[in-house]
Amino acid sequence: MSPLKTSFPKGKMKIVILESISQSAVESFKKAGYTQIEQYPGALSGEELDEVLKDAKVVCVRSKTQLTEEVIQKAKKLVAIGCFCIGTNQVDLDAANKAGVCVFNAPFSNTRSVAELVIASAIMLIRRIPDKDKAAHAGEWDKDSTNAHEIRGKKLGVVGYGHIGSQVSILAEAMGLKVFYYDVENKLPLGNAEEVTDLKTLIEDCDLITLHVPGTNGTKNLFDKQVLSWFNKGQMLINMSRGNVVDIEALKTALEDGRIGGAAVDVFPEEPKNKAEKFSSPLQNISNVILTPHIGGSTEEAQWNIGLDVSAKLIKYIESGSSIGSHSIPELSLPKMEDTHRILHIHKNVSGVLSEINSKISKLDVNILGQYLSTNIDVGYVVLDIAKNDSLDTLKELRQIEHTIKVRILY
Ligand SMILES: NC(=O)C1=CN([C@@H]2O[C@H](COP(=O)(O)OP(=O)(O)OC[C@H]3O[C@@H](n4cnc5c(N)ncnc54)[C@H](O)[C@@H]3O)[C@@H](O)[C@H]2O)C=CC1
Ligand SMILES: O=C(O)C(=O)COP(=O)(O)O
Repeated sequence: MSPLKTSFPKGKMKIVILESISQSAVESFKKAGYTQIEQYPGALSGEELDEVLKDAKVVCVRSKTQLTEEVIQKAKKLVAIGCFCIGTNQVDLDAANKAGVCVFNAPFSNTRSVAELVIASAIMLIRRIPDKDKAAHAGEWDKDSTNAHEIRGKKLGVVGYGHIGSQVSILAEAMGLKVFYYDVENKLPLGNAEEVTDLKTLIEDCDLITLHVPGTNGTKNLFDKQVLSWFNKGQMLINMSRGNVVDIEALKTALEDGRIGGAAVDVFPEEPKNKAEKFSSPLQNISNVILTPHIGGSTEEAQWNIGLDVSAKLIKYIESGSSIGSHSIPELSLPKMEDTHRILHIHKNVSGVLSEINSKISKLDVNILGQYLSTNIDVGYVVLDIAKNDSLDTLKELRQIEHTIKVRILY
């Protein structure tokens, strides 16, 4: 029998970094010994993306690169995907799971940045700063206080009271706003915030509504024509969640009718892939509208921390198999055992695979010192620690097992 193969050399592991991810990630990979790093400033798509991912083990993206089922299936060598942001809606998580590709994100490194921009936008809108700013740039001196208000004492409605929504809630209370929130889950109200179980009531009763739901099938067009019709007294809308959460044409109409008194929009159904592409939106040139180029989480602090967080998760997964924080394959955390070889086996979650793995190992007379299994509906993830110095062509043997998706020997 041939000697046990050990891990894939780090220097040969291609890591693709798209969308100008922070150098903190690049530095972390390099420090850990990964030298084959390919960096691209914007998002890629189509054949260009397929080509770059053909031999990549890891791909790092932000919110723009669409990692569809087709893209994932073509990237045969892919072991892990890092979403260097909060949202994971740009990745087909089901396809990644079925392909045995682990997907990580940074669940809270840019939370504060978004929350601060929401508060800033709320003040700008309620003081009608976009119009005053435009006028001043055009040489007009408009000191009129009509329709300009303090945010103190106003009612803020938060839709989606998760990490960002609740952070906004805390900052808003500090500014004297009264906070109400609507969420599909039962959430702990922070400070003096109050839950409102009916979205219509929240919209009708509040002065400002801010959206912090994830981009899912359930939130697509959540703010459609009907929901936007509940704005009828010039309430303001802030959307820093995902572009397709709001029907943008219906929002344009409501803004032009004056039913919505202003909007701050950071995310759009169609966003440019990079700096060179032109941005256009039906919301351009409407009064009291702030448009920002998806920069809610774009601060140096947030990007640096995201780079550290996600690269650390990816390195840990590659080197130890720990999938804690995974949005695709099952989560497992493993203590390292001395004098062992570690094997990862990802397979379809059908009965008999684990016993088949164990039977192969036992036939080869190898002592199993540790075994961990975690499953989700489609996929099983097994980590095996076997005694060092045993000699076998384990990888080949385990790959032959029916329903195997991926096998890796770490060390
Ligand atoms: N503009 C930007 O640059 C950024 C945008 N985001 C977006 O913000 C989203 C939210 O981020 P987090 O607060 O960290 O997520 P989170 O997962 O902590 O919170 C989302 C909340 O929305 C709730 N929710 C889900 N569906 C809902 C529905 N139909 N109605 C009401 N509530 C619903 C969930 O129960 C949860 O409490 C991200 O998924 C991302 O899309 C995040 C960071 C930066
Ligand atoms: O964190 C998120 O979900 C965001 O939307 C931020 O996306 P970005 O990294 O700026 O492309």
